[in-house]
Amino acid sequence: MSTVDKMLIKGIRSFDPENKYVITFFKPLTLIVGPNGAGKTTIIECLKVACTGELPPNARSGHSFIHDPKVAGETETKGQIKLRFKTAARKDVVCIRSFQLTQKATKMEYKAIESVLQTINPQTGEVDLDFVDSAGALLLITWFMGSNWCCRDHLISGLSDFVFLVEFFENRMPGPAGMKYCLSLGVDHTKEGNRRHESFQ
Ligand SMILES: Nc1ncnc2c1ncn2[C@@H]1O[C@H](COP(=O)(O)OP(=O)(O)OP(=O)(O)O)[C@@H](O)[C@H]1O
Repeated sequence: MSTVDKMLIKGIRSFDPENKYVITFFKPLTLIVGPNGAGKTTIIECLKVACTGELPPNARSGHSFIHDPKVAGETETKGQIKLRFKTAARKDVVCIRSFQLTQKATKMEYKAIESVLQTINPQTGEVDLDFVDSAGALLLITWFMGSNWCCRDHLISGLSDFVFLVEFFENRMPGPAGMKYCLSLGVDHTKEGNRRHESFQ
């Protein structure tokens, strides 16, 4: 099976274009938790965009997917998603998708400016695209204030995933060890607020 290793996001939705936010996925499962507005849905959207090239349905043709230049105090924002994954044949591949949103005189202009796949070892030139199910055991969890767990968005659909998730928590959760499955998000994606500045490669 293919696996997702890391994803870099910058300049997408609330993720600051000046900073690189790198998410490292855990095995066998990554849970993404955080308060409303922290960016959980954006992470899932970025996974989907990186994998398929399709923008989310609410992206207003890309205009609302890229970080709003007005929020950044600029006339142009560049957004980028880089996804590093291992193919079923255990080849490391990086998918890079870059975008641009520019404030013109009367309207915003959205452009997808780059969409490439790179192998980590360019000598082989081999790219395995057996990638569709690479989300594997990634589930998005929204932890609502009342501390109810709610499986609201996730890439691998179906009730069985949710049942699995409940079992997972019942049997294995808490204790500090449980945290290795858990990626916790804050709401502040600025340089100061971003505690996950890791190198991507
Ligand atoms: N184009 C944009 N530019 C800047 N910020 C944006 C843009 N689009 C959305 N946002 C901000 O991104 C945040 C939403 O992020 P997201 O939906 O990923 O969070 P979430 O953790 O899934 O929240 P919830 O639990 O409420 O679903 C909101 O604060 C919203 O204002």
